[in-house]
This record gives sequence, structure tokens and C-alpha cells, in this order.
Amino acid sequence: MKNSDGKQFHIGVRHGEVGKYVLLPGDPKRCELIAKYLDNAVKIADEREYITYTGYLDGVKVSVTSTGIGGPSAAIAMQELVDAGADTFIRVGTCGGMDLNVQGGDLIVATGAIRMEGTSKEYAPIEFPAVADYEIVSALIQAAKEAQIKSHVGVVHCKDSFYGQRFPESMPVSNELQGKWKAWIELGCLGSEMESASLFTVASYLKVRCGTILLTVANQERERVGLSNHVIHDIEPAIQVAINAVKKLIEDEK
Ligand SMILES: O=P(O)(O)O[C@H]1O[C@H](CO)[C@@H](O)[C@H]1O
Ligand SMILES: O=c1cc[nH]c(=O)[nH]1
Repeated sequence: MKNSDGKQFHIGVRHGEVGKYVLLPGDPKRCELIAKYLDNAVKIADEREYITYTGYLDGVKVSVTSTGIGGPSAAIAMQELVDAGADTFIRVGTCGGMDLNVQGGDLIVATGAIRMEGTSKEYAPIEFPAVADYEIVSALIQAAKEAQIKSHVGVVHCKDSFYGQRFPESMPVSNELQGKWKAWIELGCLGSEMESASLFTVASYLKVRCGTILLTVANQERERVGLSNHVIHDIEPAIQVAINAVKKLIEDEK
């Protein structure tokens, strides 16, 4: 939806002001960190939780737009970016580890996301899977391997309540939260975050491509069973992997 000046209603960009490729951090402050890797990056818009920069990678227009926290704002960002001309997205986010092998500082490439959030349910029946784009997954895996950063590939969990994940025992619906959490871990779920399920589902609806790379900040499961739990906030390696993955896609698609 556009305003009368041609700007998208929430994110404030006009058609053509963003590239085909867009990196999607949750945190608006991460946009500047990512924009540093683009040539001639210019801040295009700064509205609500949505900051957008556009620059170039290998001569091709690439943008970065923050999604804010959670499915509703992420879905809005993707819909408006697609309307503005984008069709390939990489979320660059953070998560909490779930599998005991996933430690603080490790990266996760999401192949799919558990839809335990509300937004995707307004796009697709719950039986429809939230799946990442295969080409983007491949590019991210290759880029992570080349960077020699410990990374995991698989399913992540998405929810709407950060504190429901962090302190499920304190919630009135603790039985449901803890029961499902145990099941997700038994099924090999790697980490928990908040946007990929909505983004993957909206991407399917709009026939565009989306992938996700995540920094694992810490792992509450490791803490729970008495294993070491490093807390790492350095998102730079995840950004570098995402940038190199975009370069690979650009090279393959020239
Ligand atoms: O660091 P970002 O990309 O915001 O991602 C994670 O961090 C937020 C919660 O702290 C949620 O948005 C979650 O998905
Ligand atoms: O534990 C965590 C860390 C980051 N983001 C989440 O959603 N959960």
C-alpha cells in the first residue's frame, strides 16, 4: 500500500529505491553494520522500526531493511519491499540455541521454521510448511563453509513471545509451552527466534525467495542441563556470511 507521494505506507521507500536482493535484520541498528559492506550505501528511509539502506555489491543494487521484532512487522516489511521491486531476501538475525550441540557464537542456516507464531496463520493453513529457498540455503551453507565458522543447518522454532520461550515455567500456559518445546528438541530443532516462519510463509505467498542466517547468542538448554553456556553478541560473522551468500547469488544469476 502506497501513500500519495509513492512511498510504501510503513517502510517509506519508493518503487526502484531498493534492490532485488535485500538483507533483513530484526534490529534497526544492525542496518548500519550491514550497510558498511555495500558500495556507496545511502540511507533511503527511516520509519518506525524500518530503516533502509541501498548500495551495491559487485555492481548490483542491494538493500538492507530492518524488520523489527516478530512476525507482524516482518511480514509488512516483506510485502512492501516486494511492492518496491525486491524478490530475494536473507534474514540476518539472532537466536537462542535449542539443540545441545548448538553453542553461543555458532551460526544456524535455517532450512525451515516451526510456525508457533500468529502471523503466518493469516497467510496459510497450519499444514503448509514454512520453508527456506533452496538456492539461498545453498549459498549460505557454502559461504559459511568458506568462512570456516561453526555452523548448523536445519529447522528453527519461531514464536511470538520472547519471554514465553525464555521463562516458559512462569507462564499460565507453561504445560503447553514446555510440552511443545520438548517435542521440538526431540525433533532436532536447532534454535529459537521470531521472524523466519512468517517471512518464509509470506515469501511462498508472494512467490519470492527467502533464507535465514542466525547468530546463536546463547543456549538456555545447555544451561538447564549444566553444560557451559557462552553468551556471544558479535553478529559480524553472520553478516559476512550473508553478504558473501548474496555475492554468490549475484554471480550465479548474472
Ligand atoms: O536479532 P533479531 O534479528 O531481532 O532476532 C531475534 O532477536 C529478537 C528477540 O530478542 C527477535 O527479533 C528474534 O528473532
Ligand atoms: O533466546 C533467544 C535469543 C534471541 N532471540 C530469541 O528469540 N531468543
